[in-house]
This record gives sequence, structure tokens and C-alpha cells, in this order.
Amino acid sequence: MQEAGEYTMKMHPMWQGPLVAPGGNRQSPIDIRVRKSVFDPHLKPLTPDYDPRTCSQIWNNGYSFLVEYDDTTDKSTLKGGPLEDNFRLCQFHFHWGESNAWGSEHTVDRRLFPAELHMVHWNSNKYSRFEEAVMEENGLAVIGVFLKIGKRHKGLQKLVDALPAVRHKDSVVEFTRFDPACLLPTNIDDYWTYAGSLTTPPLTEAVTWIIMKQHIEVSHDQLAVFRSLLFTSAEEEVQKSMVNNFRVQQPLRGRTVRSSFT
Ligand SMILES: NS(=O)(=O)c1cc(F)cc(F)c1
Ligand SMILES: [Zn+2]
Repeated sequence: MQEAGEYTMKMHPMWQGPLVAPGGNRQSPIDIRVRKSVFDPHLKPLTPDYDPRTCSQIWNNGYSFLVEYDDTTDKSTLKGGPLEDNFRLCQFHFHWGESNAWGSEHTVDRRLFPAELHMVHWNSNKYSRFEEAVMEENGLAVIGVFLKIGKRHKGLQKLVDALPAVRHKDSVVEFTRFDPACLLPTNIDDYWTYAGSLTTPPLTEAVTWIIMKQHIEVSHDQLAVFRSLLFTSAEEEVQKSMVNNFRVQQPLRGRTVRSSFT
């Protein structure tokens, strides 16, 4: 029975884009069926090690805003968890809705969240740049964190304050000394992990997804600033609000979702 105001994926607003990549059998996002996930006792703790000095800029790419990191050295890395190799942080971004009732890409037992953070890393043991890794099945590792509306997120505010400078598509602003670890939940030992894809074109099946069980809280006003961004560039006549920039859930196609917790 659905509670008032609760939306399930079938009420998701339409999304203009390929619903399922042709021939893809490990597409993302997915619905995580908690009772069908399999506890894997061999999964190690995740060990993110980020240097805030590698933070460089924020870019509105016309789909989301990316907080970009200098990934020319192994200064901001992710290891452990399900990962065999060392992965280098290159950017983080978010997906969100026009209302707080939906916006996340992954769902947990069909439950939607108002937004979802993606921290994107590429395999620096095997590849020499992101563009190469994104084409390989073990090329990327993305941490997903659900956002809920609640208390103001102190660490996020510096980012929120910078967003008006990148209101339009293709705008860039310098953004430095931001520690992305402040956006992780307090407990990063409990997560789900599965083999998937990018959720936006080119939709390549290159991603080891690591979805945090614990969400973070942001205030209604902080998320409202995300919605003040635009999909459109300054020159375009009709301005379109950057909202509902999520892909709908894709078929599991027999994949197993592992959990690091019982
Ligand atoms: N949304 S996502 O994390 O799958 C993603 C990450 C990325 F680096 C490029 C993309 F096009 C999409
Ligand atoms: Zn994403």
C-alpha cells in the first residue's frame, strides 16, 4: 500500500532518452531488492583517501553539475570494498527531481529518494585516463549516496553557494579545497555492490557500483538551489530548469547484488 506522497518508480516522470541500451545486460540504475541481495563476507571495508587540494572546478554540462578533481596523479583515491585495483577520483555530481518525491536513480525496494550523489573514480592500475577506462568493464567505480530532506548539510553549503555561478549549460567556475569525504555518510561499511553501467550516454557497461545503505541529509532550501540550475545555455531563448535528470531503473538481467552487511 502506498503512503500519501510516496511515489513508486511507475509514477516516475518520463525521461527522454534510451530506456534500455540496445543489447545491454548490465545497465544502470536498478531497483535494489534488499531481500534478494546476497551477503558477501569477503567484501572489505571501503577506503576512500581524498585530498581536498585536488578539487579544481564546477562545470554545468547541460545534464548535471560536475565537481571536478585533478586526476593526473593518485592523490584522491578509492580502494577496498569490492575493488581489486586502485581507483582515482575524477568528479562527483548529483541527480534530482522537480519535487522531493522523486529524483534518485537507484531505488531500494522501489523506494525513491529526492536525490542521489555519484562519486566517479577510474581504474588507475589498468588505464591511464578516464576516457580510456570508461570503455572497459572494470574501468570505473562509482559510489552512490542517497539524499533525504532534513537538516542542513554544513559541508554542502560551500558547493550550494557556488552554484549560481554555473546556472547555464557550459558555464565553469573555479572551485577549490573541497573535501568530498564530507558528503559520505558516517557509516560507509554498509553498502550494496553490483556490476552496471553509466546512467547517461554513452551508457557503457564499465561501472562497479557501490551504493551506500546510509543516506545523508540536506535541507529543502539546499536542494532547491540545485533546481535553480538550467539545462540550457545563456544564448538559448527558452530556458529549461535542470530537474528530473535521472534515468529510470533498468532490468536486472540475472545479476546478483551483493551486500557488505547482514
Ligand atoms: N551517472 S554516472 O555516475 O553513471 C556517470 C558517470 C560518468 F563519469 C559519466 C557519465 F556519463 C555518467
Ligand atoms: Zn550519475
